[in-house]
Amino acid sequence: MPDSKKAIEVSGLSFQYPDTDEKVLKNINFSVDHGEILGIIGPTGVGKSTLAMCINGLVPQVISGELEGKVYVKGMDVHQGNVAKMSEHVGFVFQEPENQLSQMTIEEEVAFGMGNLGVPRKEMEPRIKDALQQVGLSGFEKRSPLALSGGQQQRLAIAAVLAMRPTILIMDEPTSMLDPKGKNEVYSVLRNLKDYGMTGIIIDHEVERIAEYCDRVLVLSEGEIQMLGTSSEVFTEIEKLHELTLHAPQVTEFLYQYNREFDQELKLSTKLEESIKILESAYKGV
Ligand SMILES: Nc1ncnc2c1ncn2[C@@H]1O[C@H](COP(=O)(O)OP(=O)(O)OP(=O)(O)O)[C@@H](O)[C@H]1O
Repeated sequence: MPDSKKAIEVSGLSFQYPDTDEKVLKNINFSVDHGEILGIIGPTGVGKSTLAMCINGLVPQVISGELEGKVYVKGMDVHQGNVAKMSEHVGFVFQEPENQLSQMTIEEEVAFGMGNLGVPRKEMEPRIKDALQQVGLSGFEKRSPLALSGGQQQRLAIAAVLAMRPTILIMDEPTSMLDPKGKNEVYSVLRNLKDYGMTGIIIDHEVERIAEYCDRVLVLSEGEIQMLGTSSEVFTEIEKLHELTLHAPQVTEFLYQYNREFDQELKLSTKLEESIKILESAYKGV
């Protein structure tokens, strides 16, 4: 039985694409609490996007394959419902902003997904206003989406999803095509959404930002969960991350290298004075 207190519950999930030799996901088990932001990291091609698509039902309903196990969103069995129905609950933002935009004006863009859900015209207006406000694009209604910067386009893609009023937002590498300013813009929207109580899953290679913005981090490799814990639990397991060809945020990596070098020297030194000198030089470096 699903736990209705959880926003997302994944249980015994395995998946294999047709015409492939191996399962891309192997017995995945985890849950996400309401209002929690989970970061998913892992090397390239290990199944992160496939896992995200299992959570909104795109896999296996649109992208077919052999699926075992269960995914529940707010207690509903995702694979029993249809994808259109799930999009009322789970919003999905993809990597490339311009591929998600198709309308002439920004307000039409935000209205588009709502139109597909059958939201009445009258109800659309306040929703457009709210959604653009949440992503900091109020006043841009009549402009063309193509006139926006990459970061603004991705914020618009998020607004279009928010207008459908999902309670869960999944973002698959939403910042990989953006410059540092655009990345900051998208992550600050994520922080706002968290304040509104939105549940989120964000897949990204940006470990600095994952560490800062996510409550917990799931590390996926070879289709299996390798680590799952708070940012500080996961990112202090530096040797394990390195084994998986991943790394921790720069500052953690730096301190790890320092500790390793100076621990060794401290062990060799027997005198207090010598130890103090070693520590002093370490701190100067930092
Ligand atoms: N439609 C498909 N048919 C067959 N194999 C697929 C299909 N889509 C993805 N794959 C394969 O499944 C594996 C996992 O892909 P997936 O996109 O889920 O990984 P990922 O971790 O998100 O990768 P990335 O970090 O590059 O986005 C890859 O080997 C990929 O080539």
